[in-house]
Amino acid sequence: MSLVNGKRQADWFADEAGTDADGPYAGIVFNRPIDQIFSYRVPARLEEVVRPGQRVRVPLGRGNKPAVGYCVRIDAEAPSGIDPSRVKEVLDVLDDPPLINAAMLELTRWMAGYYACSWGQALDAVVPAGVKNQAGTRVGTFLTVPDEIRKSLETLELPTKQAEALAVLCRSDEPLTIADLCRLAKCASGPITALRQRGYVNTVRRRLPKDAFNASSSAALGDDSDAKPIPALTVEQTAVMAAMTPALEGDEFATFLIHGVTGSGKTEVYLSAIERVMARGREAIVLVPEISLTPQTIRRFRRRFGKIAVLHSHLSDAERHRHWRSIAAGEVQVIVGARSAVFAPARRLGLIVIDEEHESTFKQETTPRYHARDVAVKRAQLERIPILLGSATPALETWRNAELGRYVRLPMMERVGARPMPKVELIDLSHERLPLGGLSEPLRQAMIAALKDDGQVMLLLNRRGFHTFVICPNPRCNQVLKCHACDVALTYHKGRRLLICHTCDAERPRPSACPNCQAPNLHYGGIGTERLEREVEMAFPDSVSRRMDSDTMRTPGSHEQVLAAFRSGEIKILLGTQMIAKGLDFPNVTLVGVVNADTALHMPDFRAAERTFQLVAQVAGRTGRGDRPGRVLVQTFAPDHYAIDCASRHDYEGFVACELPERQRFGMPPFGRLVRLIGRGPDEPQVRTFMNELLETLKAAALPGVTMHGPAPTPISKIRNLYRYHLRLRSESPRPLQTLLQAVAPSIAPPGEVELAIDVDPVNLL
Ligand SMILES: Nc1ncnc2c1ncn2[C@@H]1O[C@H](COP(=O)(O)OP(=O)(O)OP(=O)(O)O)[C@@H](O)[C@H]1O
Ligand SMILES: [Zn+2]
Repeated sequence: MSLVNGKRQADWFADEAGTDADGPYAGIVFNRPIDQIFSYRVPARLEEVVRPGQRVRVPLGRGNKPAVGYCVRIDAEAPSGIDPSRVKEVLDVLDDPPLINAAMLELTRWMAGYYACSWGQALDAVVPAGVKNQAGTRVGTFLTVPDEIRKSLETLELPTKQAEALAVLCRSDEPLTIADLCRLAKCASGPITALRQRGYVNTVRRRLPKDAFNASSSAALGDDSDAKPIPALTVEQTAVMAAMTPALEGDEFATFLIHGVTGSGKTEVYLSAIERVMARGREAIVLVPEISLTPQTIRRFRRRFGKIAVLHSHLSDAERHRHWRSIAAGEVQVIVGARSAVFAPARRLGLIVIDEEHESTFKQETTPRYHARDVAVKRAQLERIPILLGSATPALETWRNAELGRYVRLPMMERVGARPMPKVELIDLSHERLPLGGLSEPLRQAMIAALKDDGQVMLLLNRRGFHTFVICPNPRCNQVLKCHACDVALTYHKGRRLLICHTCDAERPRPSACPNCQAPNLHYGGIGTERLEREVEMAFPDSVSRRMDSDTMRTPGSHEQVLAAFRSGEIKILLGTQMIAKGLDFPNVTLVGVVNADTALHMPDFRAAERTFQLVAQVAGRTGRGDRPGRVLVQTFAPDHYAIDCASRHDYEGFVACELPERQRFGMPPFGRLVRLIGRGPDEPQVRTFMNELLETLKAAALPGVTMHGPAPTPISKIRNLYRYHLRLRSESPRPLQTLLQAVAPSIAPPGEVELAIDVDPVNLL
């Protein structure tokens, strides 16, 4: 993560006298937390080459250390305030053609302003590492003939070998390497060296794909031949398409919220909308949460469109680079990917689709801390194209934007084929005896019935591990075992016989006694997916069950394998974390069990109720998608909580009616905007002092309408041995917060090893 740190701007950018020749100037920004554009002179040899959107190498700082920056503009004259005699020169251009087009330059500039980072930091997030380091390519040296030599070729007097070699080079349509030219002109390298020394031949270094680079592309993109007929759209789908048609067929920015219940056929609408823009020769970007980049989703897109680019997090650098190139070259029209696919370098973008727009994984948790949905809406606006946000449970921010008329809400209230929504029953755990292995008697009975009826079962438990905490039995101690490096309770993983911190992944053997008071017989409590799995295996030994969580899905392809076995009916019971809750479409699932609906409910986060509602509603939506009705059992200690009660009745608007007044009362989003400033460092008093000083700085610059809370330790007060404090800023609209941050940012200088992160529109509040 790049952060604002103590280094002064002057240390990075101290200038030294340069030459005083005039010429174009390149505005350069750096991937550093400094919000400034620096001017460099473009030397004559690069005048034709340097363009905005390229990475360039320039001397930086007192030592003139070469550094990579992004060219964001070209000025014919020295910008005002610049002393031309002190300006340094651009050394080198790294990308030709430019990596970033004009629209992306503008988008990243907006991101820098909105998310309080530097333009260079925003640009750096747009370009994948594989593109930056040109993975999968190699550099070669090629020979060229300067134009004036080419023109006067007839009049040059040269030794025969040199003359022949020069003539061959001039006739060639392609750039030639020295080896190529030796072969074609049947000469040794001597004459070529002589030509270079005379200045009749120049060399350029160019980058070309390695052989594998081209060959693999069509295979990896592949297409699926088991085509299914395209279904005729339902009445609701048709109505939604009709409402979007003017935007899809004109060049018009519009944001549509497709608010469709689970199984209402939203994906089918995306496919139709994409077809429309493809028919006009335009491209579409589809963002899905990483978790939904399932083979099933990909297959569906591939089946319809053949060649698509799939940008998921397991791509190698070379693959990512190859995709980037083929997208930039206009070779693929449909790009499906997780968060960062919002930056795909499509040339004639016609549409952006965001599936499950409410998902928190669209928020990036490192600088720049952008929200892909909001960036996508901005991109659509800049490129004047429509954007579709789809969800059964829209984020309240999105709902509010629709209410205010910024987004067009297009409801889809019916499931395809008039299938009923599944019936949801709540099991009150405060009445039922809390079952040790996680399955209450009613849930067990329902599973028996579903399996007997040849249906399949999904069980959701959003906690991994075997026991979720270990506690000292001594009443005078009673300590929960925590990670050494984090303020987090350790989870017991029985299969690996280890206590694991789910925050920093530290592992340690289970102690035989309390590390604090040496009391023996530590108590293990709480149920995770590993324990649930054992319970299910014992209760249903004749039905194949499988666990899907990040522990069991470590190897590439394991996800795909399990889902294929579930689809084929070989696996009868699929249990897991939220990994199984979303986007899956298995018609034979007749029972969904939510083992503990309350896992997110009591988090110190104003979105706790919203998350709970979304998770229960989404997982309930995985059943009843075929010919048989679905049934959902939800185990909870809080059956009367509106989040759980509304989810059980599939009542989104009922939930909104309960939740919005709460948010309004406290000025929380969607009624106010938040910025979270997180300070962290190894020395707690130092972090605290810095945050207190930061508060004073903010107060001194205070703007009307901005309220400040804290500083206070964050709910997780230590992570990886860094103590964390946060300050929260709130206002009605984003503008005063941006103005305030811009005003104070230059003077923020955290001491020593303290770092400050600025999180605009935070999603994670822990
Ligand atoms: N017009 C249609 N005719 C027939 N079947 C359809 C039609 N539209 C969608 N379906 C099928 O209905 C099922 C549900 O549709 P889809 O997956 O598009 O819904 P969704 O709203 O995206 O679902 P969710 O949000 O729950 O993931 C799929 O199996 C899909 O193939
Ligand atoms: Zn830890």
